[in-house]
Amino acid sequence: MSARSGEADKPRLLVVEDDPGLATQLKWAWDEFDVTCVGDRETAIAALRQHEPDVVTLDLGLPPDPDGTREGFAVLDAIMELKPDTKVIVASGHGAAESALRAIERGAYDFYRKPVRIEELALIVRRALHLAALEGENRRLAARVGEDATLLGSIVTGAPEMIRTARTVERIASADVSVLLMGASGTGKELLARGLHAASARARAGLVAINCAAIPEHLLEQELFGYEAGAFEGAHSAREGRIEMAAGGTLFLDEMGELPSAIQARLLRFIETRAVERIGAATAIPVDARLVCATHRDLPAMVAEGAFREDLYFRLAEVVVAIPSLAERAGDAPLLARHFLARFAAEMNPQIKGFAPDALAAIDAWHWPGNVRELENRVKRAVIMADGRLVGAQDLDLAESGDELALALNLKAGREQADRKLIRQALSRSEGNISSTARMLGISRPTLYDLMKQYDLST
Ligand SMILES: Nc1ncnc2c1ncn2[C@@H]1O[C@H](COP(=O)(O)OP(=O)(O)OP(=O)(O)O)[C@@H](O)[C@H]1O
Repeated sequence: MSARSGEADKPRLLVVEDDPGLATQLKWAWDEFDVTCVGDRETAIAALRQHEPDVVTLDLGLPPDPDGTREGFAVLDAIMELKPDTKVIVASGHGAAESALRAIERGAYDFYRKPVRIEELALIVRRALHLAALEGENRRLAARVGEDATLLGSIVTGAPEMIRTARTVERIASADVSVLLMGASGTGKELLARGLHAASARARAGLVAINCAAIPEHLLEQELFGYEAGAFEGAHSAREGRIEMAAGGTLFLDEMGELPSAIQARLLRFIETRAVERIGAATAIPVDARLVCATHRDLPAMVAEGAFREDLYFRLAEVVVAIPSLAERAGDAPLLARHFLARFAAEMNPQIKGFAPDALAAIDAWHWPGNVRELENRVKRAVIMADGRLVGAQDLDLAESGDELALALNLKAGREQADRKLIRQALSRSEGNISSTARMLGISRPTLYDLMKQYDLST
């Protein structure tokens, strides 16, 4: 193997440092990285274009302004413009905490104080590389899912749990069975129902949706079954119901658990006879519609309690698909957040280029009780509200008060927390496989074992 191809396997690091002595020292000390050193703005930008490093260490004081920060910030801005996913670690001189924070606001990933302690800086660089590797993996998974039109078109996911769910829905789409989608609010039940319909033989006819919880009981009955003229006061002319509208296609009944018992009986009759009786009608009209239902309630438990008809449940639930919550889908929250950010930025605020590191950390840490819908809403609001180029944790309304203080006072604990989290994520992503976890994190297997022992983590 040539020296060059050996380098190609190492993570790429760009060191922007105008002190040639220090640059050489870093290059020698960091054999584990493929290091390129440059000393001014112009060559830094050229090197960025040429090598596309994942991580850059940047001294803010560069010639011709070595005692100021002008040149350094110009390099940072250029990097954020050209390749905003680059992790930039900024070096600030004595008493320059303010410029370090400014750099973070403008998209830098982290900062360190000069004079440089090589081992300490190496730790920050390694962590930045882990994060870049995870993000790259997320992007690759997203691209693969995106290319693969068979994953129901619009489902964005990189998590094995959700990929399995989408594949199940895809497989049952062509069988003309009734499907019950069970999952918490905002997990994507309607999106899956639409994907199922689009992948089925009924795609040419329409999908007719109705939310059983959103309509009062007497109106729900009219909406579903329709009525004849004169059926009740105010029924001047006949009207077809949603069931009839779904003829040849799919009827999607959302919030099925909220269906009142009188309507449960009427719906059962429709399923058994495959014919719908409009309110006030003497005869029934044959209708061929496939039923897809969704609920966030525990329907089997409701059946056991007598709150939902058992015979109807078995008719509706020929196949039951459980949808994992967002918190159960490892790595999906940042992936979906990026997806929504790209969409909303293009639509509403094109100057937004991405998330600040604190936003990504907060997205990862949040438990998402409202699932994908909550994530979508928070990102949308943040894109509208953010006035810089990056969306921060504050914009997402996820910033914890006192966070900055905790970081400033206890950097060591913060780093350990970040390590634990990244390792746990990578482990779950690779389903506990140590070799691929180590590869994903850019560290050796023994290093991973050591870290797992140190942090008391298991597969
Ligand atoms: N995997 C996903 N990829 C992309 N967008 C998604 C995904 N899951 C959900 N969404 C989006 O999130 C929002 C909520 O999804 P959806 O309405 O399908 O959820 P739901 O489970 O039916 O919610 P509810 O129970 O509250 O009606 C929608 O705008 C949907 O497009």
